[in-house]
Amino acid sequence: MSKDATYKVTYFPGKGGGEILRLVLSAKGLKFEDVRLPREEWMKVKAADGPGCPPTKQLPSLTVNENGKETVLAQSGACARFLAMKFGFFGSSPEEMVIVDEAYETAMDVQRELFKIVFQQDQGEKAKLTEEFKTVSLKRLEDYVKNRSDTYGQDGYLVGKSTTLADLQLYNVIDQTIDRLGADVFAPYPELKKHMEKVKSDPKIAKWTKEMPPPQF
Ligand SMILES: N[C@@H](CCC(=O)N[C@@H](CS)C(=O)NCC(=O)O)C(=O)O
Repeated sequence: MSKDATYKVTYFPGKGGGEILRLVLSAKGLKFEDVRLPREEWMKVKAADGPGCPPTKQLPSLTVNENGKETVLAQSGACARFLAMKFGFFGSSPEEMVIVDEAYETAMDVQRELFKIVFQQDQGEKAKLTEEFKTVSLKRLEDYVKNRSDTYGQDGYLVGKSTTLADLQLYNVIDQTIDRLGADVFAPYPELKKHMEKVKSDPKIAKWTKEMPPPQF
């Protein structure tokens, strides 16, 4: 990695799918360009399909400038893994890496379920999905975190003895759940609460949570 690589995260003015990239860069302590496009501006970028437009024509995107070359990457998972590999947040053996990746996907499943609730217009269906989410999805996540941190983690980390993408993505989904459903939903889940506190206690993450622009949705 060249010393002068620079990074730009482009997303909408909320956490959503862009936040994991902001978290990984913040956990490394890197300054990055944090572009938050209002939807109308994004529609213009997409219609123009110019050099800065991601190849999938969806956000988030990660723009990397390294050795004089600019690359625009898409797909939040691919971008998050790329940054995690570069910065040493992806485990130190294939056996650790697969658990980091497993945790990432497990957290993503919960995030998708959360956003099904958020976008559900039918109030009856929304209440039903919320109940299932609180009793089934979060319970599954609680059991998962206990299993993996007991087996693979040390000192409160999910895998190994330092921060990985697994910790950051679990934190991200818990944090976004609190934003949408409130902190009380975690009352029955001590492992998730403990994990959240562990990640938040990292000074670089604490700095980011303090300095980030307030999400607009
Ligand atoms: N699998 C993609 C999904 C990307 C995606 O669905 N992006 C949505 C916002 S979360 C988007 O760009 N919507 C606006 C559009 O399609 O124009 C990822 O994880 O990055």
